[in-house]
Amino acid sequence: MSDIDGRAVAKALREEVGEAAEKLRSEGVTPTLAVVVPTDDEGTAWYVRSIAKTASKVGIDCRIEHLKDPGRGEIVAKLQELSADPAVHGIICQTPLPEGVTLSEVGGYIDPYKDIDGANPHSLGRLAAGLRTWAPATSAAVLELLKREDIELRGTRAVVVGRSTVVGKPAALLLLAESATVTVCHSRTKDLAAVCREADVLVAAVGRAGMIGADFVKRGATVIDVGTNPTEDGGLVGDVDYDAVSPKAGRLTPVPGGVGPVTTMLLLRHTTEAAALTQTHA
Ligand SMILES: Nc1nc(=O)c2c([nH]1)NC[C@@H]1CN(c3ccc(C(=O)N[C@@H](CCC(=O)O)C(=O)O)cc3)C=[N+]21
Repeated sequence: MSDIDGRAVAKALREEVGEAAEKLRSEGVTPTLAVVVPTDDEGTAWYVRSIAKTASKVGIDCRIEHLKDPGRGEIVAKLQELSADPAVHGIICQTPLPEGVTLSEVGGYIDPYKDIDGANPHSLGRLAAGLRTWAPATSAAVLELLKREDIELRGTRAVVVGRSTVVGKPAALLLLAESATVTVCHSRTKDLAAVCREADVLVAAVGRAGMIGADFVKRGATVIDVGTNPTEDGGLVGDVDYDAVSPKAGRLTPVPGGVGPVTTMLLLRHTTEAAALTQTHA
């Protein structure tokens, strides 16, 4: 089996995004991303640092908006403020959100023209309807990796494990748009391993360390591991039991170094696309 190198894909994307940002700057537009951070979650903090660092490398301005113990009202107010700010081109609201607040609900306050992480239900609806939109960056990263690795999707069996609004559902819609035959599994799925073994392309997005073992994988299948589960020693592991699955899978994304780095780059690519839209609409 061979690893799919997410860092190499991210590097190729970085060139493209850097050029797009450079072009915008030459036209007098500074592509700007606003990141709303409503909790102190450790995984989120890591992602936010990664976004800020990578953005500065490619010439995108990044505004981090830390909110201290916000309620729903403060989050909504911040998203409205950023949506109305002409200097901001892209907005991401980090999950997890405080108890009782859902992204689907507050996401509705992100201007659809700035919704570069597909959090507004309007964007998800457009995705389902086959209209131009930004899919959540993580789900877009799954498809970007499959495409760049020339993995056939048309007519193949794809199984997505996880039905979250940020990953599982949009990934399923994107795979369907590529004419894969898509099954979405979740915590109530009966005989999960047997369903997964049908997959030519298996996407694991459950958020449980190592739960996808060798018995979930058809020999030669492509396995995309979306999980980023923190370990006790400060590391990161995926949803796939890498050592068990690696000898059986045809292609496999590692964690770290798989979906994650591509996610960050796509969020930034979406930001340059949003900034370019303000040019054509000017
Ligand atoms: N609205 C929203 N959208 C998100 O997409 C979102 C979010 N909220 N909240 C937090 C999670 C987490 N997340 C990661 C993205 C990249 C890496 C990543 O690049 N990780 C590196 C490794 C990091 C390490 O080595 O510690 C890698 O996989 O190679 C990790 C985690 C996006 N998230």
